[in-house]
Amino acid sequence: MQVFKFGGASVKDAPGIVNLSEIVRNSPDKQLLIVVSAMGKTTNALEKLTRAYVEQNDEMHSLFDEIKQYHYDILHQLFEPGHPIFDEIANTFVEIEWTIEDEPQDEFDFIYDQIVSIGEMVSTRIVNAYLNKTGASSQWLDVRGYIHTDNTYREGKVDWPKTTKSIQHDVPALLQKGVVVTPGFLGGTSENFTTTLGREGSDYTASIFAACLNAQSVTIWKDVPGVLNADPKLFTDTVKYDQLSYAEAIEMTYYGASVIHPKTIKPLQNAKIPLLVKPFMHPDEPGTIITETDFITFNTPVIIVKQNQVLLSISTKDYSFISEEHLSDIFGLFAKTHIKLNIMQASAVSFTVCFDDDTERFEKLTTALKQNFSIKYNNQLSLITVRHYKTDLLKQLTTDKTILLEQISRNTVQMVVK
Ligand SMILES: Nc1ncnc2c1ncn2[C@@H]1O[C@H](COP(=O)(O)OP(=O)(O)O)[C@@H](O)[C@H]1O
Ligand SMILES: N[C@@H](CC(=O)OP(=O)(O)O)C(=O)O
Repeated sequence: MQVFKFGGASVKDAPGIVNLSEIVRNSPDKQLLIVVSAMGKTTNALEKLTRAYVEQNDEMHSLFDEIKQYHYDILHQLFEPGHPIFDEIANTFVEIEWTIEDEPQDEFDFIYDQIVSIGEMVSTRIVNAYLNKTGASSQWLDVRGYIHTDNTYREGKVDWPKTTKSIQHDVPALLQKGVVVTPGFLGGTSENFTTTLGREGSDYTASIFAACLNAQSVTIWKDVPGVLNADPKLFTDTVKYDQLSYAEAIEMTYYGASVIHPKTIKPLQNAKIPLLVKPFMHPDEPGTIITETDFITFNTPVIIVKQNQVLLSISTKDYSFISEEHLSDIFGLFAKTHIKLNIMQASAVSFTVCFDDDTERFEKLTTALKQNFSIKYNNQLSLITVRHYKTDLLKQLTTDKTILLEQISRNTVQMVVK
């Protein structure tokens, strides 16, 4: 069996869903588990709705109407009026209606997961119904009963033994009957609440199913020809890698190459399952294959740009040395607020870190830090990472920019720039 993952870009409109169904129909392997993300930019829209609801901003009703309208427009292009999918989708959206009717009582992260998860719940039901309409025998699987997580909302930690047992118990038999469509990005707690696995986590969902089912391969279908040396939205003249090692892919995604979620590779590497990154508009092209392979020479440096970064410097209030005890307290606060450090640097009297900006998490962190430390920060920065770098390229990348922090190792350069 194989696992296919279709991200938001591949299902952003009705032709995208028709294209997905053709890729599925043309697949020589009929035992397919299909992981699908929310359509287009729905997750961003649902995040906005969550914030508006938590702030009790009147905008929330118009934001919700826009999300519904976008999905109903797609439904009308794919199905005749009266098809049962219309009621199914209406019933799924009702869950948000019920939530936003009442004033918010719970923690932000919990509310976020209950609302944002609806994106994948509707997209997968639509894809499943369309596959059935076009003659594929497709079944919808509620991933929340199979990927078991703890209750770290917005960053659910997978309980692997329980998840493996559930998936192995039911999914092979379902695959005997046809394709299985399931939401990416979501998990469920032991109390049956919905969790999410972290933004862009559907790739990870595909990798979890593949590892548990010992799949032949995982294919993630993208709007790019494969893994490139840089994001084509930011750079021209990008070069595609035909082949990458798991190790290089782990490094690239760790530093922020957003084409693959960083947690995706490890389970596949452990189970020796190849990961293919292929263009959904040209399914016959080979894309990039990621496997266990010997060292590949990199003639083209890998450039990774992470935008919307914060650079935060932490000092003791009396400007005494930053001791190990201080660092232990500081790291504890980062762990508690679920902020991942992209780069860190210590001096005698300060500790400087760079991380992704996230309003709620940043506020929690700085409120806690200010009790014992002084802080200074800059935001709206970029973190540029270059692997297998060449000096002239670094100059080119930083022309007209101010470098606020730089770290250089044998293979990798990282620069925080304004
Ligand atoms: N090294 C890279 N190679 C290819 N694409 C990249 C790379 N780095 C960033 N990207 C971006 O990743 C995008 C595809 O990922 P993403 O937007 O998450 O797709 P989806 O949501 O459909 O899964 C591309 O459109 C491209 O802009
Ligand atoms: N919809 C979620 C999960 C995901 O993985 O999406 P995509 O495959 O479109 O990156 C998000 O946008 O974060």
